[in-house]
Amino acid sequence: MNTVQVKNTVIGEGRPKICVPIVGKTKTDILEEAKKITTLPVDVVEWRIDWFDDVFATEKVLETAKELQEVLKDIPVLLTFRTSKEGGEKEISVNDYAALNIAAAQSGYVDLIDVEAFTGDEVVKTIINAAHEAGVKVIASNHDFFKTPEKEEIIRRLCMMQELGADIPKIAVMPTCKQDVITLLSATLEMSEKYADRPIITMSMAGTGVVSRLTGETFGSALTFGAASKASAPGQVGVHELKQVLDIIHSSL
Ligand SMILES: O=C1C[C@@](O)(C(=O)O)C[C@@H](O)[C@@H]1O
Repeated sequence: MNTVQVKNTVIGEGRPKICVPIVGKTKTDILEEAKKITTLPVDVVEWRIDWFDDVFATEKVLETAKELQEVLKDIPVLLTFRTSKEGGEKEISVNDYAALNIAAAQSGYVDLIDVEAFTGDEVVKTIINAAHEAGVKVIASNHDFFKTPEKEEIIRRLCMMQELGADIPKIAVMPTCKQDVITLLSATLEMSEKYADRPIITMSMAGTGVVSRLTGETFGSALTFGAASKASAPGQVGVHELKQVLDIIHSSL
């Protein structure tokens, strides 16, 4: 199994890495939040730029990314524009989405970018290639906020992301019943043991799915999202509690 290293964080070995989202709307809020995060046990910070008021002014995004990097220092930054069709805050045209992600990757201020896998194969490949040329890793993602697809379908999507060249395939799904959580965990285990040659990230959202955010080391998910002040998706638990549980599971294995 290949690992993915960003700064000093190695994703895909040992305890699942903790990623905390920043969902501030202004530069001041975002940097305040980042300062708080530096005091927490966090491995990666996700900047959800779809929350940022100035997200359509690329120079403002880059300027804020630069200051974010100055505050976070050794903590790697994942830049994510989550589009409204995948549960995010804003809509964006495919061309603007590609240009913004590529500009961020080439800026040197971020370590990872999130690329929504269903943006279109060609554009996804273009963004991934540009990011790789700039030395930036790519998490391909897919979200279903309403249901949990069949196990085979979850695996098919993760395999597709791997084939598109993503460094880390990711899927977040909503359970409509407890069995759906087992479906997600079972897909995670099968994908990580049989098909993946790189780390994957999976989660079942909301309260019923919380267990999936804790058991990544057992079933094969390499990173988990935890909340500092404001969660970016339903079911994220506080980072301190999250780390305790991840450490208990890690030391038992
Ligand atoms: O893709 C994900 C996962 C997520 O949706 C979650 O369920 O924790 C949270 C998002 O901020 C992130 O981009």
